[in-house]
Amino acid sequence: IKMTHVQVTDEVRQYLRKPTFDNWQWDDSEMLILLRQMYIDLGFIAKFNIEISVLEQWLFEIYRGYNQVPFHNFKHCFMVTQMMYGLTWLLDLPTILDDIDVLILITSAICHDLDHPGYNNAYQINARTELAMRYNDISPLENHHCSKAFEILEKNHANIFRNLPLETFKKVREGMIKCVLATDMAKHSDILNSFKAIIPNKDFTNKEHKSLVMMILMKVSDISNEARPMEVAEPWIDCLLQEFFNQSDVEKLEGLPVAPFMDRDKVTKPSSQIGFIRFVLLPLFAALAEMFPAIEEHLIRPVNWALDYYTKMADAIDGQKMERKE
Ligand SMILES: COc1ccc(NC(=O)[C@H](C)Nc2nc3c(cnn3-c3ccccc3C)c(=O)[nH]2)cc1
Repeated sequence: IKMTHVQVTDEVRQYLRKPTFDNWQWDDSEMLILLRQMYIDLGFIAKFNIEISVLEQWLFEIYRGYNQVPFHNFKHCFMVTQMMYGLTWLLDLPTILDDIDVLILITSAICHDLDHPGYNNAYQINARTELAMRYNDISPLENHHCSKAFEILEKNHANIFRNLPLETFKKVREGMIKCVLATDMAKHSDILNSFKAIIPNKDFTNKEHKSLVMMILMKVSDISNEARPMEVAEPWIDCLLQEFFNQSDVEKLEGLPVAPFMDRDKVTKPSSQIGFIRFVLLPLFAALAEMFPAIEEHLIRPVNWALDYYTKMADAIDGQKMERKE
C-alpha cells in the first residue's frame, strides 16, 4: 500500500472529527491514510519527533496485525480510533490531559484488538486455548492485543516511539497497557463504578483520576457503534452477531458452554441491542456526560434514537407473531 504523495482534503479532515463519520465509504488503504492524518493533525509528528516514513511502516504492520474476522478486524480498529479522535476534539482533551495521554489514547485505540481471533475470552478459557494457558485466564485476549502492539514496536523500522526519551517511552507503555486491558468487558462494572466515584471531586492533576478517565474513554470508543447514524451502525451489529454466532456454533460442536447472547437460536438483533443499550451503553454514557456535558448531545441523543429504532423493530416482530397466533 503506497501512502506517500496522497493528500487529505480539508473537508475530509473536518469530517474525520465527527461521530457521524461513515467508514463504509472508505477502503482499507484510505483508512490507513486517515489514521496517518490523525497523527499529523494532533501535532504528534513534531511533539514526539515521529518520522512520517516510520509512521507509515508502523500503520502497515498494524494493518497486517488484524485478522479477517467478521467484527474484530481492521475496520473495527479504525472505527474505535476515529471515535477516540472525535472525542479528543469534542471534549478538548489536549487541554485537560497531557499531550502524552492523548498519544496513549489514540495509539491504544489503534492497537486495542490486534490479532483478535474472533473468539472471545469465555471461549479461550473454556476451550483452554494457548492464550488462556499463556495468560492464566486473566484477560487473555486483551493481554495478547497489547503484547502484539509492543512486538510491532520492537521492529526499529516500525517503531514510532524510537526517538522518545526512555522515560517518556516507559510512560507511554504503562498507559497503553492500562488502556488496552481496560477494554475487557469483564472489568466493565469495576471500571465504571471507580470512575463514578471520582466524578464529584475530579482532579485532572491526579494520576489515578486521569487513568480512570482514559479507561472510560477507551471503553466508550470501543463499544459505541450505536451512537453513530443507523446506516453506519446497523451493519456493525450484523458483523458482530456473525462473529458471535460463528463462535457459538463452534462451542456447540465442541461441547463447550454457550452464552445466551451469542446463541443464534436465542438472539434477535433488536432484543439484544435494546438490552445492551439500556443496561450497558446508556449507563456508561450517562457517567461520562456527568463529567463532560457535550456527551449528552453527541452520544446519548443518537443512542436514544437507536433504542427507539430497535424498540419499534421488536414491536413489529411481536406484532407479526400476534397476528400469526390469531
Ligand atoms: C458485560 O459484558 C458484555 C455485555 C454485553 C455484551 N454484548 C451484548 O449484549 C450484545 C451482543 N450486543 C452488543 N455488543 C457490543 C456492541 C458493541 N460492542 N459490543 C461488544 C463486542 C464484543 C464484546 C463485547 C461487546 C460489548 C453492541 O452494539 N451490541 C457483551 C459483553
